[in-house]
Amino acid sequence: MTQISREACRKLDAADPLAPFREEFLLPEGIVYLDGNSLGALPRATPGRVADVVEREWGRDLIASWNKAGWWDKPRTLGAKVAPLVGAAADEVVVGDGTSANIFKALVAAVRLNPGRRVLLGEAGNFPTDLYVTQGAAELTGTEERRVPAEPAALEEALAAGDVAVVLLSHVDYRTGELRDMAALTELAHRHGALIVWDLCHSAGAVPVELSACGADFAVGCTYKYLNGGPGAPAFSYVARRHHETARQPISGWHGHARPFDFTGDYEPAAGASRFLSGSQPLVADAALEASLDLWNRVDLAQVREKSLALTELFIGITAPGGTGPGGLRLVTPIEPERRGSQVALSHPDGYPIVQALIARGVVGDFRAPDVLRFGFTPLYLGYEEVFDAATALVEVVESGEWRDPRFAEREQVT
Ligand SMILES: Cc1ncc(COP(=O)(O)O)c(C=O)c1O
Ligand SMILES: Nc1c(O)cccc1C(=O)C[C@H](N)C(=O)O
Repeated sequence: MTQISREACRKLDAADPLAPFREEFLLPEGIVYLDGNSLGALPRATPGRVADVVEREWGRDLIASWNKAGWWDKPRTLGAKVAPLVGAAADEVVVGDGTSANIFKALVAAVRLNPGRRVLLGEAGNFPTDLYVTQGAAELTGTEERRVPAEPAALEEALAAGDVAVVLLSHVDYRTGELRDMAALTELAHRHGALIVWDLCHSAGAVPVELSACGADFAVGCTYKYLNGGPGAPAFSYVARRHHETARQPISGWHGHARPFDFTGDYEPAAGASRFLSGSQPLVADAALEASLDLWNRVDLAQVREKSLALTELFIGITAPGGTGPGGLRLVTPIEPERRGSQVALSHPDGYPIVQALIARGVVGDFRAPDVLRFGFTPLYLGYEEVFDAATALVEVVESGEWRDPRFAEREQVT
């Protein structure tokens, strides 16, 4: 991994085709924000859009907005805007509810589509909500939860038993930033008769995603990280078209009904991905998400990937060239670009105070127990020169020992 100079970074910024997007975000002065993999930055258009929904659509037009402002169809219109970002057709994605709830729906739907098989296979080390929701889904469906490392050999061994109904995997690992081969792992699951659910929380807006081309069955993702939808923004569900007539999710509410305004007594699922909806959605939060998706729909994802790899490479080249860095920093994220999401994870036994000392210098990353320093790279609002400066600051913090100041050891509830 080669190191480049600050001067070379400045030239890269000047030639960067994504640089104009920076102006479309509101970021405080004087910080380098490397936490967009946890909470994405605020698009400049969002406050105005939210104010319009509150003041005009709600305040003035009141209930007429369900039709006039397209509120009723918002899960589908937003789904159609997410679809091109994840390689899906417009009618295969709906936006609604949260990631955890949607994972639950997808898992139960998959179990029901694969009767006779009694194992929900997950990955050891996945984000805890995926693990907890899988446990809940297994309890409820009378199936069994099993976990293995997300490696092809371990997955294949577990799948070969022939009893796996569904596999749940994260496309990009939240802690290590490892990018998984969606096409190969989907094919592996299918070859063994299992369905697959992909968690796209750390890949939607971070890397190009090709759900349809890979043959995925279901996918779920949040929109508040790389997609800049805002804190707690609604999540999305992808339902492959071949499951549109048969998938049955467990939270059979009226927004997922075939004819909700018939107000009949029995549930009949809607056609298509709409059957994954349940109840009313947060329209104010939807407005914030729509503002960011309108921005994202103007973005070339190939350019995002190219710049993301260049930024992560630049950061690794300064902090842990060859896999190790100053003062015991070690690279956790795969060094091979094709196995890397848009994040760099480094480990250090004193990771927590190091991250705090770095934040005090204006470089915002985060820490994940037990020893991982995480840095997310968001090509729409980060430049090469500031990433160079952030990486240099990390090296200085580690080498100077300034993180040993006792105030950096004080733990916050949310980190
Ligand atoms: C892989 C993954 N899945 C799910 C979630 C979150 O689920 P929810 O949006 O329901 O809080 C996160 C992050 O919070 C995550 O990193
Ligand atoms: N969703 C979060 C929240 O509600 C509170 C605090 C953090 C989050 C996160 O998104 C964490 C994130 N998924 C992670 O990868 O660690």
